[in-house]
Amino acid sequence: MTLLRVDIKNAGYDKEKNIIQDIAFSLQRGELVGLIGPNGAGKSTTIKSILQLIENMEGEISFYDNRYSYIPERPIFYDELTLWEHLDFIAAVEELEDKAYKKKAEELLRLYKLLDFGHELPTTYSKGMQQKAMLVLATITSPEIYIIDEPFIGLDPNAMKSFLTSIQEERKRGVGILMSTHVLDTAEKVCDRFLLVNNGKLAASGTIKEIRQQCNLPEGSLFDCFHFIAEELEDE
Ligand SMILES: Nc1ncnc2c1ncn2[C@@H]1O[C@H](COP(=O)(O)OP(=O)(O)OP(=O)(O)O)[C@@H](O)[C@H]1O
Repeated sequence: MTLLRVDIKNAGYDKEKNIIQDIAFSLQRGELVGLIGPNGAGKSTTIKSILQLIENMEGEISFYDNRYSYIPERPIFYDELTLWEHLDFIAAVEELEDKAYKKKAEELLRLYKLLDFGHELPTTYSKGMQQKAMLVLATITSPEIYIIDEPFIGLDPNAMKSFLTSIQEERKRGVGILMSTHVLDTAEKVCDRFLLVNNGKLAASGTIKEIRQQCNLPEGSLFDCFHFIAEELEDE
């Protein structure tokens, strides 16, 4: 079952200048799709277009379930709320059942080793702790779709493992995840499909096998394919 369908004709920050063109794909139930590409390729712009945060966008975005969580590249918190107060706030807005939500919140805080810091202000956390706190806040509502902009940078190996465990659990629930990342070896291991963006366009897409075929690199890793695509376009 399709959870999200994206058909972006073009989008940009300025009416006169398109940053991305012709990016079309869908996200199925239980699927983890990796959005890959060099710095400035247009990954965040694609995500912002999906979230309708870009004014100059031509195309169509269809969410088949409106319960989605967006995890931005840079964590954002309310200055004066502790992590538990953030959680309480979300629970109130989403009308989550009190006992079940508190149990789930405790499990997540334990998973991400934040239980001892729950009554502190996330704005005073380290970068990795802030990222983990964002993951807790995104997961607490049990969304059907996650849109995650670069989750790995800043996470220590334990936190990385916790994150991967958590998303595997969520996938069993049928959740669909679109995740942009530069950590290609991990992406290659965990993602079902990939979207390789370069120069604002979809340069290749599909399973690693399909991407290898498109790049004519039958034994290539995702890293090799990424370089092939980035260099090929540079030579044009
Ligand atoms: N708010 C903005 N206003 C104007 N141009 C922007 C804005 N944000 C991004 N851009 C431009 O859009 C292009 C694509 O940027 P984008 O942030 O989508 O890349 P990215 O693939 O996410 O890169 P990175 O891997 O570095 O995060 C870049 O040329 C960038 O300068």
